[in-house]
Amino acid sequence: MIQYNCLNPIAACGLDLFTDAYQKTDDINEARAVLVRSAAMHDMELPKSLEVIARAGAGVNNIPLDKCAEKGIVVFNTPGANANGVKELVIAGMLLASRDITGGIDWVKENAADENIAKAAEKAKKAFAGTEIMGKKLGVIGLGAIGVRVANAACALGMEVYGYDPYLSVNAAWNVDKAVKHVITAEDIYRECDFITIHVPLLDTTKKMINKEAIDMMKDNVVFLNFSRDTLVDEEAMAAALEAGKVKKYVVDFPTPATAGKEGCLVIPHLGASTEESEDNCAVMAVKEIIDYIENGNITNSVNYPNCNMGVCSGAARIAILHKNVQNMIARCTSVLGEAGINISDMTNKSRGDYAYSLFDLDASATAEVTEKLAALEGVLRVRVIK
Ligand SMILES: NC(=O)C1=CN([C@@H]2O[C@H](COP(=O)(O)OP(=O)(O)OC[C@H]3O[C@@H](n4cnc5c(N)ncnc54)[C@H](O)[C@@H]3O)[C@@H](O)[C@H]2O)C=CC1
Ligand SMILES: O=C(O)C(=O)COP(=O)(O)O
Repeated sequence: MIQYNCLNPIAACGLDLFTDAYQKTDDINEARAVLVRSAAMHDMELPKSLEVIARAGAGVNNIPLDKCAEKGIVVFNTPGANANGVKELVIAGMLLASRDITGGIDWVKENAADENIAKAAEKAKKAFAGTEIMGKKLGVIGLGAIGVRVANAACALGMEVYGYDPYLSVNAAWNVDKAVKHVITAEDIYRECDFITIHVPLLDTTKKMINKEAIDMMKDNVVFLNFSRDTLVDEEAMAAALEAGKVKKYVVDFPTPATAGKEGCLVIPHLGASTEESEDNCAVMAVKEIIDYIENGNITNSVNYPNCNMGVCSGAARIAILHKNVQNMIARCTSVLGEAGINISDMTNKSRGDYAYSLFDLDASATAEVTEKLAALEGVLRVRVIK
């Protein structure tokens, strides 16, 4: 039985893809695979049995990627699988920041017992009036799966959209609406836009990128939307800007003591990806990634190891070797196989940063003695017998 553990609830339509060869366990210490959403994994002990972690979602800042790579644990995410869910909430966020919809709804609740509520509403409504988003300038920082969708939807709503992404992928360039103005510095966004939305991963290089200096460059009365991660924004600087009336609204999907209940903050309890569709898409993609990795050794959408695909093994045997990206690794591995008299019928080697991955299809099964020799080679982090 291949045991898997879920650190967060994962949609059933994904888990249903596991065959009878797989079994859910509540004990991570016996799991070969882990499925996770936002559970914090940095301080967790990772058992020796663990070979693969799939993040049913996009952000992987809750997972210790390097520690996993070092232990020969491949980490996957599910690119784009929840992007539409987030896009729709960002559009809602812009509307909520432009018109006092929640204030108006609260007023109706407070006055529910009033028999003359219809008449009273016509008098009260001027307190909740707002502005429209059509014709306003929206700046999108980060044109990945979510940013491109937000930019395109905003164009369709009649906004003038500016996009900034120094690492824009070819795929995003193909997909983004041609009406989006391509800007080459974030400053152009800060200086020009009425609404700014950020869709970048949380990395050491992006942490607190929205600081006092950035906010000072923004137009007065700007609306800032953050559906990516709380710590991308210096919350102290944002609070000061809200108090000074520089920022009109800060719409954020991550409650913290600094923003929850604060005047000018519209705080949502991390609901961006909490739709049936996004949860299903993420679960299905995550489970398929795990199955292909466990059963075939193929890697698709990893965030700490290179992608690698040799299809289904049609030969006698397949082994996977996770190793450091250093010279002479392949030669040392192939000489162990050669000395054991095992012919290699096919092989692939891929690298990513400090780590590399090799798949070998063999004409005969590797014995325990051979796999132990491979595992003992300096720089080898894990050896898996796939078939
Ligand atoms: N609120 C929620 O429930 C959700 C939040 N997220 C957050 O949104 C983030 C983005 O998600 P996706 O669009 O799916 O990821 P993605 O990987 O498709 O896009 C990220 C984009 O940011 C760009 N980028 C990286 N550094 C940048 C920088 N310094 N300046 C400008 N652009 C930069 C990349 O080139 C890439 O195009 C995730 O990392 C996650 O933190 C994602 C899904 C749900
Ligand atoms: O995919 C992401 O990065 C998200 O932030 C979604 O998180 P969740 O799966 O809703 O805990």
